[in-house]
Amino acid sequence: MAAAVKTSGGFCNTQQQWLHSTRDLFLHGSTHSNAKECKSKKAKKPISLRVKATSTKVELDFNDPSWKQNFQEDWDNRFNLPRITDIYDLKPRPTTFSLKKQRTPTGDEDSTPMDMWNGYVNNDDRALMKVIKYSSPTSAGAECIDPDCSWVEQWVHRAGPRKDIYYEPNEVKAAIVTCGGLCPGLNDVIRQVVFTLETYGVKNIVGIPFGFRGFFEKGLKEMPLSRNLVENINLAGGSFLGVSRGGAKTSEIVDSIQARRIDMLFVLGGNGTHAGANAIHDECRKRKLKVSVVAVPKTIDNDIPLMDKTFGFDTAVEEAQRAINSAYIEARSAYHGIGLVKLMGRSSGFIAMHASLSSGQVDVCLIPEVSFALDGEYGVLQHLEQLIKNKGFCVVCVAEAAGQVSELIVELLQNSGATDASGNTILSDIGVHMQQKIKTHFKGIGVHADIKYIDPTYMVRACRANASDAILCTVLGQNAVHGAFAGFSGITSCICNTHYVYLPVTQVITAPKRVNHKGRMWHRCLTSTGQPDFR
Ligand SMILES: Nc1ncnc2c1ncn2[C@@H]1O[C@H](COP(=O)(O)OP(=O)(O)O)[C@@H](O)[C@H]1O
Ligand SMILES: O=P(O)(O)OC[C@H]1O[C@](O)(COP(=O)(O)O)[C@@H](O)[C@@H]1O
Ligand SMILES: [Mg+2]
Repeated sequence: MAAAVKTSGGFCNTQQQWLHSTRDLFLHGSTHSNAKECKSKKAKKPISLRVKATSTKVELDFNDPSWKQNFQEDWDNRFNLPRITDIYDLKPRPTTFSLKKQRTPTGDEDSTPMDMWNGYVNNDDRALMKVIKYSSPTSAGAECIDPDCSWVEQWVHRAGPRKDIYYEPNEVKAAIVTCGGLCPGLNDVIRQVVFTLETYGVKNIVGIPFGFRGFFEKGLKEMPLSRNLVENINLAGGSFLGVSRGGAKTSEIVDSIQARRIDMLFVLGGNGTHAGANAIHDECRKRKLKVSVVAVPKTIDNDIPLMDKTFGFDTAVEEAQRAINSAYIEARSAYHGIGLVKLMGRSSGFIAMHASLSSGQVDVCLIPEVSFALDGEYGVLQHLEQLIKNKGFCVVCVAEAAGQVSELIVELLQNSGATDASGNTILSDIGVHMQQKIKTHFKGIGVHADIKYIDPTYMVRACRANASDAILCTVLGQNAVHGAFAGFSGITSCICNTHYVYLPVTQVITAPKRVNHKGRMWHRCLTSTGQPDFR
């Protein structure tokens, strides 16, 4: 199904600006508008936009007094969590996940257990996705739905244990699979999923080896998992189960799920994996299988929309900072030293931006969301020349996709069009390209420059989760199990606006999240680096 948006209100944004904003609303659940850019009052043609992953069709006419109600109804429909009871008439049973096991502070056996600490989560408990009321579209970072930037509530469902469950724990077979590239924290999530399943009373827990491939590739056997086995896996990076790209044949995967009699599938992965999880959920529904498919969003790229962050991102930024620090030390210690660091991010510059911000040692940060020229009067090379002249050294941090992926920017580097096993575009090496360009430039102007290029790519994602990611993984892993027992399927366990929630997978696979080049964070980064516009 699709969402169509019609705008006919009396707003002054240029059509293009508003079009972009309206698309953002449905791709990312938010809009970005800036009335300063308003140049014309003419362009008010209705805009009809179709976006695949939405579940309802809504037309918004801002002149209609009930537009807000229509918006909210559509929002609620889209964020309603799919459940196995949508296709089955099932009776719940009281949960086996007890909240009464804490001892009293005195250890006194006769006193009341402290179960008043935390009750179960009610299915109608919700958290607000957005909490700022912008008074005008010109407010810094304003995200508006209508021209007046009205307050509209955008609720999502709280995650956590429910009082009633839809599975008999001792009959459940649960499987865990980790897909895509590595990411710090995969083992922490596997471990917590196993612990929590056992707490419910599940005895049959297996790991599917090497991603979706493990479902059908001959010779790959499922691995029985238990608390004892996974107790210490969080002490190392990587995935205890192994990962892989490609090989997603939904019908074969579901055949395998059926043959193995799996009731719950926990899928850890990024945007590709979520698309896969959604396809598996749909196929299970089509076949009327009582299977809960619950995803947990992993990726160092932090490119999954709607959530505060994905697990592994914080750790990746921390590791990336170390590479930047080394580049800084090398550059600072060399005569006319230029430190160049390339950081991952398939289609977005979050790691590069955050590592630049957190290190405080970067003079130039380049990300795919912002166009730049290397050559010319306002180009990066000219700026590096000035930095060498004025301060004697400099540090450049470039995201791997910079100059390559955004439809908004001038193409800097051509890629071959080749794709990896999952269908992701294989990027050209912007780091090596820049290293060559810098060398040639300084040679051309007869100025000595000592370039130290660092590519910490796999070191950034192969490490063990840091403290904040370890906590995030713990909560997301536990909530994934609570979601499955509560009978949800086709959901992802994540954090939105600091609250732990479940989102329908359909809502997070629309498009990769990108750095908002007009947003406050990017401007903070520019303030920190002191770099100009390179155009
Ligand atoms: N659109 C899709 N539909 C179904 N499965 C997909 C889709 N995109 C990717 N996958 C599968 O998901 C897995 C992981 O995808 P990939 O893009 O490599 O990593 P990530 O999930 O980290 O983004 C792969 O096995 C891939 O085949
Ligand atoms: O070399 P690989 O394993 O294909 O991975 C490269 C890609 O993996 C990432 O680290 C993470 O991507 P995913 O989250 O899609 O796995 C990207 O930053 C990078 O482009
Ligand atoms: Mg991905």
